[in-house]
Formats: sequence, structure tokens, C-alpha cells
Amino acid sequence: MRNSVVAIVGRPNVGKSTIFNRLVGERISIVEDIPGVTRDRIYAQAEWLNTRFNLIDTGGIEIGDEPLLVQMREQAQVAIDEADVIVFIVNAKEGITAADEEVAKLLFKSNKPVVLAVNKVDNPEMRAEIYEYYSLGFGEPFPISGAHGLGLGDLLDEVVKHFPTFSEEEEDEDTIYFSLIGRPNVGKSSLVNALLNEDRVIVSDIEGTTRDAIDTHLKRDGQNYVIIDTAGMRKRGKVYETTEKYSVLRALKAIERSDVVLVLIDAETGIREQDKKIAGYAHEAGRGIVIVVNKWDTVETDEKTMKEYEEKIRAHFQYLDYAPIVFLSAKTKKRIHTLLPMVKEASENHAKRIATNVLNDVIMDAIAMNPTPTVKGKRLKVLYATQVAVKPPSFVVFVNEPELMHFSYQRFLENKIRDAFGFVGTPIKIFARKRS
Ligand SMILES: Nc1nc2c(ncn2[C@@H]2O[C@H](COP(=O)(O)OP(=O)(O)OP(=O)(O)O)[C@@H](O)[C@H]2O)c(=O)[nH]1
Ligand SMILES: Nc1nc2c(ncn2[C@@H]2O[C@H](COP(=O)(O)OP(=O)(O)OP(=O)(O)O)[C@@H](O)[C@H]2O)c(=O)[nH]1
Repeated sequence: MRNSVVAIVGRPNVGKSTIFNRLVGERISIVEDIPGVTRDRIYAQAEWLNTRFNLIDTGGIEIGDEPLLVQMREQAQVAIDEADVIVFIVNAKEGITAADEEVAKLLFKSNKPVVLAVNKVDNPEMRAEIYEYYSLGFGEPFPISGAHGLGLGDLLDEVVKHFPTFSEEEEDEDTIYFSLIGRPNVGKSSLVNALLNEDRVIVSDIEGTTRDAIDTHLKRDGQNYVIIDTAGMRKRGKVYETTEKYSVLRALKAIERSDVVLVLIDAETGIREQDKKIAGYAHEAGRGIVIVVNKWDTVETDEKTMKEYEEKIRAHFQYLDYAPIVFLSAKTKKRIHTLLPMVKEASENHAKRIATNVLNDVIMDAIAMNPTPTVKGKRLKVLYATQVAVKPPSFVVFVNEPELMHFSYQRFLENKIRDAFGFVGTPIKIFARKRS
């Protein structure tokens, strides 16, 4: 089941980023610090009343040096195309401007649910002034103050009311959903085509669950696969679709629905900053990951090349140490046949459950080998561990004092779990919880 998507739209300086950060703030600060990922983000997960949703700050999508009105039209269009609910923000200190009216017109025509928020209403006296905003045609305006965190609860209550309901059957448990992400030109479409040509049994191209996402079905060795959003990958045209931020946004949506994400790297041009950013998102989302080095045909190879390239990747993507690397060529189809089995393995590991008794045997052996650390005279005691979730496999380790579980010891336990159960291709999560 996918999360609903909420997009924030409004003129520059109305407070979009302030509100975005308020709504997702805590989540952003708890995620691991992966270089380039947390900075200037326009997309994040948020939660309200136990409902998770994805939030887009369209203000972060800047389209070259187009004039303001064009920028705003494009941003509104992103919201209309991508979101289930749009939060339209205006500035109480400035009243309704011509640009507000222009955007309002576009949003109005789209028939998407729009919730109007009047920002910078920093004190109760100002609430009386919000009535002029009824004229924008979106019903009751919600007075908020992003800076002071006022009115956001009422606003979210209204937003959540408009979420569509998604049926659970949308996704088939026995099918492996995967997506290909990577910089423009790394060969995503070529690789999809290569996979399809190799497998004659293409079921069909059917309309995906999200608007204009086309899922491609294929079957190989009795296993069903769906490649997500291959249409989105091919689509080009609208001005905003050529911006880097927007292509990241597209990748994020595909990641959201994937069991496994193929992170493509171009062997010809090497690893770039943007590769790390994209891979970081996939890791953060907790999906299975396979790193694919495409265009391997362009590299002069001897017996050491692959090993050296692998070391380079490991150094650049340290947090992806669990991801297998496949070197191939979409063009010559060299080693293409190794890809789907790898995707399958990653997917199986991503969904794997370990019985509690077996898990505890491994943990206790690990502790016997490398006793728990002592911090300021207090020793960490591990009582027992249990797997609490799959996709990705998540473990809770019950301990006397969670603060005594140092990062390095947690890492040690993670490695032991990996050694014992072989979680190739999937991140795993470990949480220390108090139990006396
Ligand atoms: N008084 C007041 N100021 C606010 C409030 N919310 C945001 N601001 C201020 O408004 C200015 C613009 O806020 P941003 O969040 O950067 O606005 P934005 O819409 O993301 O702007 P762009 O990135 O240019 O599109 C900043 O100086 C904020 O501190 C608020 O509720 N009250
Ligand atoms: N030599 C070589 N060229 C390749 C390979 N795979 C793709 N290419 C070429 O790389 C270029 C880009 O390939 P695409 O498949 O369009 O790349 P993409 O990632 O889908 O690109 P965008 O749609 O822009 O995101 C094309 O000219 C391909 O022919 C490969 O394995 N070897």
C-alpha cells in the first residue's frame, strides 16, 4: 500500500520550507547523516495521527532562471501531477497577490483537493483577517504560523480527511517489485529493454496504481517481477521534468513502492555526487538494494579491474556495504542474466524472518566471544533479542540500559547477525530497548 502524497505550494517567502521542516522536522533529524541526502531536501516522510504520508516542498524545485510566474506555474503543476492533496500557502502579512490568484486558478481547475493555509498568523488577533482568503475559492482558510508552530494540527486534520483509500490487494505478495534509479543517461531504459528482450515472457504493460506510472510485468524462472515506473523513466517534455530535483522526486516515488532498488552507476563516467544522493535515499527508505555498474563494455578490463572498481564503490558508498554489485552491459547484454537472480535474493532477504530461539543463539554466542562493553563502571546486559518486522528485517535487543549500547557494539551484533543469516542485499535495523 502506498502512502498518500501531500504537496506544499505557494509564492516564494510565504514560509513553505519553514512549514515543511516543522511537519517532518523530527524525522529528518533522526535519519542517518548521509552526505548530500539531508541537505536541501524537498521530499520527506511525515506522520499525523498514525497516518504516514509523503510531503513535497515544490518550492525547492527551481527551474533555471525562468520568471517567477513560470516557476510558480510549474511548481503548481508538479503538485497537481504528483500529489493526492495540495496545501496552498499564502502570506497573511501580504494579502492576496496576483501570483496567488494565478496559482489558485490552476489548482482550482485540477480538481485535486486543496487545503488553503494562511501563514504568518503569529497571534490570535490576526485571525480575524483571514476571511478575505475565502475569495480564493478553497473554502475555509486555516490560519497557521510556521515559525511558531501554531494551527498545524487543525491543518493536518483537514489534509488527512482528503487522503484517498488504497486497497490492500493493490500489491501482490508473491511478486517482486523493483525499480531502477540513477542519473540521467546511466542506461535505465536500456537495461529495462535488455531485461525484457532477454525474457520473452513479457506479460503486459498495464496501467500502474499511481497516475501515469506504468508497471512492466515479467516472469522469469517461475518468479513474477514488476518493474516500477518505467514510463516515468522514459517520459520527457514538461519543463520541470528536466530538473534534477524533479528526477530525484520521481526516483523517490518509485523507491517507495519497491521491494528492491537497483542503483545504477555509469562505468564510463564514474561515480558522481548525485549517485551518492540517489543511493542514500534508497538506503534510507530501507529497501533491498543491488548496485549495478552499467556500460561495463566501455571499460578496458584485466583480472584486477573489477576488484578495483568494487573497492572504489565500497569507499564511496560505505553505508551500502550489504549491497551486492553486478557489473554488466545493457548494450552487449553481458552478465544481464545474473541480475534477476540477484534481485530475487535481495528481495527474499529483505522479507526474511528469523526464529527467536535461533536469533538468540547467535546473539549469545556473539556476546560470549566479545563481551558487552562497560561504560563508567556499568556493564551493558543483553537479555534477549527478537525480530519485530520485515522489509527490512528489524530486530529489538532488550538490554538493561539502552544508553550503554554503543554504536560500535551494535555494529558488531549486526555483523554477527549478517554472518549467521546472510542478509545480502538488504539493510537490517537494530534497536536497543530497556527491559529490567
Ligand atoms: N512571522 C512569521 N514569519 C514566518 C513564518 N513562517 C515563515 N516565516 C518567515 O518567512 C520567511 C520565508 O520562509 P521560508 O520558509 O523560507 O519560505 P518559502 O516559502 O520556503 O520560501 P522560498 O524558499 O523562497 O520559496 C523566513 O524569514 C521565515 O522565517 C511565520 O509563521 N510567521
Ligand atoms: N556503451 C554502452 N552504452 C550504453 C549502455 N547502456 C546504455 N547505453 C547508452 O547510454 C545512453 C543512455 O541510455 P538510456 O537507457 O536512455 O539511459 P537512461 O538512464 O534511461 O536515461 P534517462 O532517460 O535520461 O534517465 C544511450 O545512448 C544508450 O545507448 C551500455 O551498457 N553500454
